[in-house]
Amino acid sequence: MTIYHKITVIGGGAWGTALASMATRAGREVTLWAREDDVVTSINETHENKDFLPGITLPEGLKATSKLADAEGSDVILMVVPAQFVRAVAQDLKSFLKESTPIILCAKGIEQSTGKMMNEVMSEVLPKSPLVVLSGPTFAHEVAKGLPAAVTIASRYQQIAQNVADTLGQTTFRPYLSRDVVGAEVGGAVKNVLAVACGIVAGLELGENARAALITRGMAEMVRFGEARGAKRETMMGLCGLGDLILTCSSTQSRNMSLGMALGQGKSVEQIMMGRKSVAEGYHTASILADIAEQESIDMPIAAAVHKILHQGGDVAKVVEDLMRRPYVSEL
Ligand SMILES: NC(=O)c1ccc[n+]([C@@H]2O[C@H](COP(=O)([O-])OP(=O)(O)OC[C@H]3O[C@@H](n4cnc5c(N)ncnc54)[C@H](O)[C@@H]3O)[C@@H](O)[C@H]2O)c1
Ligand SMILES: O=P(O)(O)OC[C@H](O)CO
Repeated sequence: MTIYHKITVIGGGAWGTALASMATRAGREVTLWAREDDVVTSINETHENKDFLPGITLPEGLKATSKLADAEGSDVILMVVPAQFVRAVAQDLKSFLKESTPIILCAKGIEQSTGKMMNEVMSEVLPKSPLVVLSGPTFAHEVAKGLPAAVTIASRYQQIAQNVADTLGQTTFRPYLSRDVVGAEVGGAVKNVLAVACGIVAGLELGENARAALITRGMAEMVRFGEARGAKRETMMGLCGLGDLILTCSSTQSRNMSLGMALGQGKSVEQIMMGRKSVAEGYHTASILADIAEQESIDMPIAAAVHKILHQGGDVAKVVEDLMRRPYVSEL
């Protein structure tokens, strides 16, 4: 069994902090790189990330740094900055890594400027690095508290995926292996857009029937998009697809669902996004997802509706009504 002992987590938001905490509990030597000096100080001095994961005591062994150079000599890197920043941060990190160092991609989104998934972005910046995707139904607060969760670990390098599972796995964190990198990434990215839609339905108080319909028809959109990109349907039916979709569409713990809820309750996009520190990936992914779907004739009416509300000034009630008015078609 190969264990990666020295781990650097890049990204001191809620998820990076939760993963760093979980890996420290597994007995690994973990350094967490955060962009904000306040976050570094807060973690090192009070064992809490007051900005992004308040109220949770982190293990004393977890050290934070603001220097990317401290990633030098790591056995593995967890990349946990939001999707739109992955390229820039990876460029800055590049000179401190060996080409053989595995990189675990943990962001859930599509690069808005290029339409690329995270593994494609990373392959351009670090073409020789073995890539692994970690994704699944995992609210950061719960993982940080040590509550049980299961994830998909996908890689074209199965031995490395196995090593990652052996490195991070514990009785409260159960990895399942997959070879389907694209399927794992599509699930995590698309579910964020669908969670915004579920939030809108909740905010409008349209009921549980509507939410169940949205989750199911949203799943059909995820599968269509994923298959067009070469993903396997079975992967998207697993933890990183359906599992994460159910979680994110069922709880206001989700930032994406909360964003949708606020829209459904009548707040404007500008009011909601103003001064926001935490990321709602669905906001950024919605527009590029809707564009790709239109360009490639992939039928994704829910994603298009979310895009219309978020980025084209669409009236919430009207957009929902238009969705329901579409011609009746085969379910399959
Ligand atoms: N929070 C969760 O429960 C959770 C769970 C699974 C996956 N994820 C995914 O993890 C990724 C990170 O989310 P999070 O919840 O840790 O973030 P967060 O919302 O808690 O924090 C925002 C992060 O963005 C960073 N940031 C802001 N501007 C930046 C810039 N210009 N360059 C680089 N970084 C910048 C901040 O430093 C901070 O780390 C997202 O893709 C998210 O979908 C989150
Ligand atoms: O809070 P959200 O909506 O970003 O969701 C967090 C995770 O992706 C849930 O798996």
